[in-house]
Amino acid sequence: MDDSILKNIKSPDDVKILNEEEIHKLSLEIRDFLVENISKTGGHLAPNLGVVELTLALHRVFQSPKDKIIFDVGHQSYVHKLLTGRWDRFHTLRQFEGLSGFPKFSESDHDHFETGHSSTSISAALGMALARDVKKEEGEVVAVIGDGALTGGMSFEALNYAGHNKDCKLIVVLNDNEMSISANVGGLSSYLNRLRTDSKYTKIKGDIQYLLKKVPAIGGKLYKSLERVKGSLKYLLVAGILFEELGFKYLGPIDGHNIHNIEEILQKAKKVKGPVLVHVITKKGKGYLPAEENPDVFHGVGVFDKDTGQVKESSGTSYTSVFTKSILVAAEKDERIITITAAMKNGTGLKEFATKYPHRFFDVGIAEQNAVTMAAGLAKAGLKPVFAVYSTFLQRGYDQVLHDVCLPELPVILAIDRAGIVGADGETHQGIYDIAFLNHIPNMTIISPRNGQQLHQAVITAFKLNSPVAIRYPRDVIPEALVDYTRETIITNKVEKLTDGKDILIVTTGAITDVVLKATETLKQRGVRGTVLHFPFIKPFDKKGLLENTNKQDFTNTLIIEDHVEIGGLTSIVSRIYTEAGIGSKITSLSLPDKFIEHGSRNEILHKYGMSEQGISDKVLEILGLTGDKKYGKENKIRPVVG
Ligand SMILES: Cc1ncc(C[n+]2csc(CCOP(=O)(O)OP(=O)(O)O)c2C)c(N)n1
Ligand SMILES: CC(=O)[C@@H](O)[C@H](O)COP(=O)(O)O
Ligand SMILES: [Mg+2]
Repeated sequence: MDDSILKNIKSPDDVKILNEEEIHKLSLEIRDFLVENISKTGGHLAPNLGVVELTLALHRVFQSPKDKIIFDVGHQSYVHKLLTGRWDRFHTLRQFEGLSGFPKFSESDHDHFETGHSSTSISAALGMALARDVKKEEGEVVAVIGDGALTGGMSFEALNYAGHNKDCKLIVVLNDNEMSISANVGGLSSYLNRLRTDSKYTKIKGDIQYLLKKVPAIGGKLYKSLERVKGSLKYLLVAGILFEELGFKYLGPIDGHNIHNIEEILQKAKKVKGPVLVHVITKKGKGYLPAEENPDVFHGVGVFDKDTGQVKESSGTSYTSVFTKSILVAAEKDERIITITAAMKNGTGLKEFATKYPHRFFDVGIAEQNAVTMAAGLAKAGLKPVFAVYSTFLQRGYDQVLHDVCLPELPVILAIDRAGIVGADGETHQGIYDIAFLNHIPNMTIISPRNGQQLHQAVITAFKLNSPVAIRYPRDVIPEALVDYTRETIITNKVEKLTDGKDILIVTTGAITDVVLKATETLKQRGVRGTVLHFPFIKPFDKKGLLENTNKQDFTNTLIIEDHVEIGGLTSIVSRIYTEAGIGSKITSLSLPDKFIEHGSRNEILHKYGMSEQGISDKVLEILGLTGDKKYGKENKIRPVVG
C-alpha cells in the first residue's frame, strides 16, 4: 500500500477533500483491500463490495459524527470502518479481541447504533431524529437499509410512524441489490423490481413524450389517452408510490455505484423537509467476479483463495447437515411435512429440501414473527411445519412461540440451529438464551441432542410428539459419530449416565457433552473419576433420573456445564431440584456469565469461559482441591449457587 490513499484516511474528513479521480482510485483500493483481507479472515464480503461507492458518498455528503449514519444489520459496515480510521486493524476482523464485524460504540464515535439483527435501523434513526427535534438540535439522521432488511416487519412499523411525522426530517437510504442472503422474496421485492425496471420505462416514457411532441397533431390526443392507462403507468408517473403513500418523499432509483449521482441525490435528500427515502441500486459482490456470480456464497464467506474464488470447505458433517438429511428422510415418507425459513435457507440447511419439495418450502424473508405464526396456521390446518431458525433470530418470535404455538399446543417444530456460542458474529448472534426463553413456556418440549444420531432421533421424536417441540444444536460442531438414517428409534427424556465415578457429579446437555467426555478422560490420568450425566431433554427434564443418581451416591460436588447462559439454563433447573430435595451437594456452574459474549472462534470463546477440555479438567481439579489457585475463564465465579 505505498501510494495508498486508504492508508491516509484517518477520518471521513480525509474522504471529503478527495477529487473525483482520487475517489475512484480509493474505491478500487478499498475493493482490493476487502478481498485481500476477507480472504484470510472470512466475513461479509459481498454485502460490503456492494456499498463501496455508497459509503464513500455518505461520508462525503454527511458530517459524521454530528450527522448520524446507521447501518441496518451492520454486516455491510466494513467500508464505513475503513473510512473511520480502522483500516490498520482490519486484519483482526471478527478475530478474538479484534475488530467486530458489526458497528460497535466501543470502536468508534462514528458507529452511531449497534446492529446485528436485521430491520432495526429505521426505528433507531427515527428515535434519534425525534430526540434531535425535542432537544432542538441540528444534524441529519440516516438509516442505510438493504432490500432484505426491509422485508423485516419492524422496518414497516418504523416507516409507518416516520412517514406520519411529516416534520421529522429522516433520511432512509434503501440499498437495493435484489438480494437478501439469497434472492429476496415477497411482494416488496417484486415492487422494488418494478421500480428498478420502471426506471428504464421512465426513460422510454420520456422518449415517447419527446416524439409525440414532435408531431402535435397526433401526439396531443395519443399522449392524453396514454395518460389514462391505469396499472403500470401509475408507477411511472408516481415512482415509489408505496413510500410516497406512507409519507416519504421518494428519490431514485439511481445507480448506487456512481458516486457523483449518489452525492447529488443525497444533497437533494438533505434539502427535503420531512422523511425521505433514497433508492439506490447496487450489485452485491461488485468488483470481485466470484462474489458477483455467487453473492449468496460470498454473503458471509469463510477463508477463500482470492485468485480462484475457491472457498475453503469445512471438513466432515455438521449438525446442520444431519438436520438436512433427517428432514429429507422424514419428508420422503410424510407429505404433510413443510419447512419454513426466514431468509436463511442455506445456513439452516434447507436448500436441498427447497429444491426437492418447492411447494412444501416457504421462505418468508427476514420475518421470524411471521414464520412462527404462519407455522402455527399450517399446523392448525393439519400439516407438519418445521421452522428452521438460528437461536438468536428466534428471539424475534418469542411471543409468537408462546401465544400462537404453545398456548394452543399446535405441533410446530422449531429446528434451532446455531444454538450456543456461534463464534465470529459475537454478541448479537450468540445462541445462548433459547433454553431460558423457551423453558418456562407451558406445552413446550426442548430436545438437546449430544450427537448426530440423537439429532436424527430428535427429528423423528418431534414429529411423533405432535405438539410444540424445539430441537437445539450448534454451528459447525462435527458430531462425533456417524449417523444411521435408516434407524427410526425415538429419543426419550431419560438421563444418560455416560461415565461412572465417585469423585464428582458432572451434569451437562447437548453438543458440549463431547468436550466434557474428553475432559473426563484426561482426569482419569490424574486418578479422578467423575459421573457424567447427560440430559437429552431440557423439558420435560428427567428430575427422577437426577435424584436417583444423586441419592445413590452422595456427591459433595456437582459441576454443571452448559453452552448457554447460567440464568434460566441447566444450572437453574438443577439448582431448583437440589433445593427442593434438600440435596447439599455444592454446585459449581461452568456456563456463560451474565454479560454479552464477545466474538472470536467458538473454541476460543468456550476456552475463555472455561468450557474447553483443558478448562473443564482444570475446574474439576480446582473444585477437588487438587491444583494451585490456577483459575480458568476469569469470568467464572466459584460460588454456591443459591437455589
Ligand atoms: C432478525 C434477523 N434475521 C436474520 C438475519 C440474518 N441476515 C443477516 S444479513 C441478511 C440479509 C440482509 O439482506 P439485505 O438487507 O438486503 O442486505 P445485503 O446483504 O443484501 O446487503 C440476513 C437474512 C439477521 N441478521 N437478523
Ligand atoms: C449478518 C448475519 O446475520 C448473517 O449473515 C450471519 O452472519 C450468518 O451466520 P452464519 O455464518 O452462522 O450462517
Ligand atoms: Mg440486499
